[in-house]
Amino acid sequence: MNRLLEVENLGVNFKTYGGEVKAVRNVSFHVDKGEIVAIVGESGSGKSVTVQTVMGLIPKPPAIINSGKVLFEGKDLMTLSKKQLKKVNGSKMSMVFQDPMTSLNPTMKIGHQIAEVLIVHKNLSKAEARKKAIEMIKLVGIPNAEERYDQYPHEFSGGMRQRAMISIALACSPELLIADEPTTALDVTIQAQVLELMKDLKTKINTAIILITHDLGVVAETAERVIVMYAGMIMETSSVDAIFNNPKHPYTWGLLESIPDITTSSEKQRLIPIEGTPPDLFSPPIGCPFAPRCKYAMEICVNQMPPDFEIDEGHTAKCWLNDPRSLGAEEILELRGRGREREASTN
Ligand SMILES: Nc1ncnc2c1ncn2[C@@H]1O[C@H](COP(=O)(O)OP(=O)(O)OP(=O)(O)O)[C@@H](O)[C@H]1O
Repeated sequence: MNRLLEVENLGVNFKTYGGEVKAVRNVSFHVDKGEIVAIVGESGSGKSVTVQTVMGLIPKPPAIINSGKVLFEGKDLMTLSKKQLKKVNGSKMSMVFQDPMTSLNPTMKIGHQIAEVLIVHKNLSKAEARKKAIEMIKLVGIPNAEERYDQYPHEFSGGMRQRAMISIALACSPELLIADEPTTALDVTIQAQVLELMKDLKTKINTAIILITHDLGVVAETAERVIVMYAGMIMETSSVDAIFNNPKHPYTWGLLESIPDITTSSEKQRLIPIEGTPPDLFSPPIGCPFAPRCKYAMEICVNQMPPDFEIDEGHTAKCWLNDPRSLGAEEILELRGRGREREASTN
């Protein structure tokens, strides 16, 4: 059996003074052993809340998990005690955050922070943990590993700190690494190196990775499958290839149009942001949450939540355009294509 993680019908709300924020609604997805799955979506779409719930890191309260199961190697993590969950976190699952400065301990040597994980989770002696920690520092491509072992986080550059975080997260060879915007704070060249490193580690130690990003460019470079989230729901999911070559949701089209095209000259390069703002999650619309921003919205989109239409094996899109009774995403896609060609010829 290849299945590592299975999230079923997850629903998470936040209790606030203004009411309950419906942050994650009916979210179901899976991750197989050794695969890289990206979760993409604009800010506030529920990416972080979803993975923090998977890791058992969501603070309750204010969060309320009102539905769902999180099965890891077939075991429901929601039924584990805090102690049991702590054992899984760090040894079988671990997380890399956007800003390593907030998760690294500034007063502790980098090497000790890696060794500590190994002592706690793998019962290694101090000497064994030091040896393994140095190996990990080398594995993530930090030069002069022995010297670096004894340095503090502030002596590392941003990219090196992110590598150090990855080495802590990977110290116990977890089955699953969750990386929440791991490259956002880094400059473009370092970003590319860190992504390359993650891909490389995946092949070397067969760790599955959930990569959270709002950048489809990063997805194209790194992931095998994609989950597109909006307003706490999954709008489309498919292989990376299908998301770029056969996307079936107008929200995905919008995300694709907002990727800078580095192949065109800077004059022509245009970012087309998705117009409008996401819905109020205190009382989300009864229909498709993207309908108010969607150029192709029909009456049914406003009145009725679309089901997940199966486009192909492993490819679903929550959009009424894929209903056989509608004009159809295919035709609309073609019209969009023609519109773009016309635009290009008049430029
Ligand atoms: N502690 C909290 N209290 C109230 N609402 C919260 C809390 N944490 C998250 N939310 C809300 O849950 C929704 C989903 O947030 P989440 O952080 O998962 O989005 P995201 O897609 O990860 O965005 P970003 O890319 O900005 O991190 C948002 O509307 C957010 O305001």
